[in-house]
Amino acid sequence: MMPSKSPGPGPALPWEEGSPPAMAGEGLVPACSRHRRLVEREAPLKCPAAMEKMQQVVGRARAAFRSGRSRPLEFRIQQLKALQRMVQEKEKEIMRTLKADLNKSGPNAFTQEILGVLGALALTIEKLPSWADPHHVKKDLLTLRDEAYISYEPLGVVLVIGAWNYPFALVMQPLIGAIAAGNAVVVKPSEVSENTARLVAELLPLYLDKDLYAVVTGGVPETTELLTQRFDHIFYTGNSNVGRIVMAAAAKHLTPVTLEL
Ligand SMILES: NC(=O)C1=CN([C@@H]2O[C@H](COP(=O)(O)OP(=O)(O)OC[C@H]3O[C@@H](n4cnc5c(N)ncnc54)[C@H](O)[C@@H]3O)[C@@H](O)[C@H]2O)C=CC1
Ligand SMILES: CCCCCCC(=O)O
Repeated sequence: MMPSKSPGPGPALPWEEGSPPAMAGEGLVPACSRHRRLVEREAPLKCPAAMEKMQQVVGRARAAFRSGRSRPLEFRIQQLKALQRMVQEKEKEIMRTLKADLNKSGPNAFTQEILGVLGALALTIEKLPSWADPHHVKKDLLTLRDEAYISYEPLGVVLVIGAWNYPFALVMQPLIGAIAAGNAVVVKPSEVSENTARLVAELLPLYLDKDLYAVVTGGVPETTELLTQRFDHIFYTGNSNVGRIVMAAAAKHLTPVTLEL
């Protein structure tokens, strides 16, 4: 059983951290304005420079993917280990933002958002070499004189759109899979859990290749703009009405989707 209190002096357990101060940074919405925040979600994107910046982020991710550097197995494992270090080193900050956004704390929050992600990272780092190995298949008349195998290839640039209720895990889990498969990734955390979204945007560039793995923060206007771009896969978690919007936008580019509704 997980202890509910530290057994004496020493560093506090992650879920024992007190209520955090608001995080510094531009654009932070005051904690009391949840209603205003939800109303503002529908506001149109007013700043063309912001739209252009988003196009640039996706363009940079695509150029980085085309450079080929996300493909080698060693690089993928190195990036996954960097992500593992990030979660281990920044565990307390992550727990603080979960508390600030959702009043989530204690062993449940720690298990779902931190241990679950660390478990996925450890499993992926251990198994990736065998998962990525070409998979030999039976020959038939057409391939009799060939070497017949299935080789796994990355798709390209993957968009990950997260939901507010597990704001860290729901962007990290698909990100782990996309990196493991050799893709570039654009992560769009939920704006409703704004402190966690900001933390993800601050931390990922400190640990991962900045161009290959980008973070875009924002709400409906920003996500609407992002969805006009062409991606090679979209992984969305959230409600089914928005799931339909995501699928319709993806269909314009024949982009496959994974919808966790
Ligand atoms: N199957 C699963 O593993 C999970 C499913 N869920 C589902 O997700 C629900 C929570 O999702 P929401 O309340 O939707 O989360 P949410 O309000 O955080 O929205 C999800 C994402 O969609 C974006 N979005 C919202 N409106 C949009 C629009 N009009 N166009 C484009 N993007 C838009 C948001 O910016 C956000 O990143 C849960 O109640 C559950 O049904 C949540 C977690 C896990
Ligand atoms: C990371 C844990 C995800 C639990 C998903 C629960 C849900 O469907 O809302």
